[in-house]
Amino acid sequence: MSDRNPGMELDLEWVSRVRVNTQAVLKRAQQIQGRKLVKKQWEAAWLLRAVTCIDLTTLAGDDTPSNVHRLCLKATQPVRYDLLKELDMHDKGITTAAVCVYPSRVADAVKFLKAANSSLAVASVATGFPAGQTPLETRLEEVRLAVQDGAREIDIVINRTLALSAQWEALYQEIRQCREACGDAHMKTILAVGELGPFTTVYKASLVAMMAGSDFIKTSTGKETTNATYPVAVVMARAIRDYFLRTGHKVGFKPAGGIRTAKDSLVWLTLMKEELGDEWAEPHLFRLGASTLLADIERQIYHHVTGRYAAYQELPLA
Ligand SMILES: O=C[C@H](O)COP(=O)(O)O
Repeated sequence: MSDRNPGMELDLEWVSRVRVNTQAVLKRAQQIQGRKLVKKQWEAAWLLRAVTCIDLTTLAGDDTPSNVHRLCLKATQPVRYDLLKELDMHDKGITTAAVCVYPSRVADAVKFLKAANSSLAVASVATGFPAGQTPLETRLEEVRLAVQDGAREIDIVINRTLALSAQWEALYQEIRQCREACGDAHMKTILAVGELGPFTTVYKASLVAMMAGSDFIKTSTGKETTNATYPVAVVMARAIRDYFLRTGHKVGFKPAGGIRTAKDSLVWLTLMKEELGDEWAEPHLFRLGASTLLADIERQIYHHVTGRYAAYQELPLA
């Protein structure tokens, strides 16, 4: 990841000045979706780029050490070796960006990756994910324990109650404390945009999260009714750009929830390149939070290489 965003003092004047033109945002998002994505000959390369940006995720009540083991194996070898060899990419060390699990599964993931001799990062959701409706002290302790178990990235959820009632100072202080609890672990702050209402609130929450020192801002938990959408991404990307112009600090972006197809991943990369530039289409500043996306990307790569679609048993770990 890049140099960390140290944050800044809360600037309430900046927050209160925020206005978002909804029609302009919707139009921009539509424009990006309507773009011709990448030329056929570059498609496989872009799909592999998308793979390297994935936080390969399992966040289910029935997660066990064995499915976390399987997730780790897939993350370290996300695309079948023979397919990578055909693309002359077999020796490029392609892995996903991280694996993402619940706090209780961090130790399992760390153990499996270590056994596989992999330096892949383990990310953990924390702070009462997904609702965040537990006391602050409990949320902070959860962060500390996940870090203690070896998580190098922590995906916190914000306290939506504070954002919805415009208690920006209190929200800032909570996120600041989370950042302290993270220590050296990088912090991605989940806004849960599907529960925040208007774009203006999303923009303000993005700003406050960045001022409080988030390394990434992330759209959703994947558990809300509405998760990562392109319009909301335009709003968050503009906030990232404005924060960068004002402070010189680059904050990453992570859309998550409902991202399932290879084509989706290409639209997301296009959006990042167009809104923030090439650097924001690299794993140190861009992640795709997804549990099933990789399966479709691998199928499309298989198609690119062989000219036909794989049967499910041909990509067994997908
Ligand atoms: O952060 C990641 C999301 O929880 C994954 O959501 P998904 O299962 O819809 O891909």
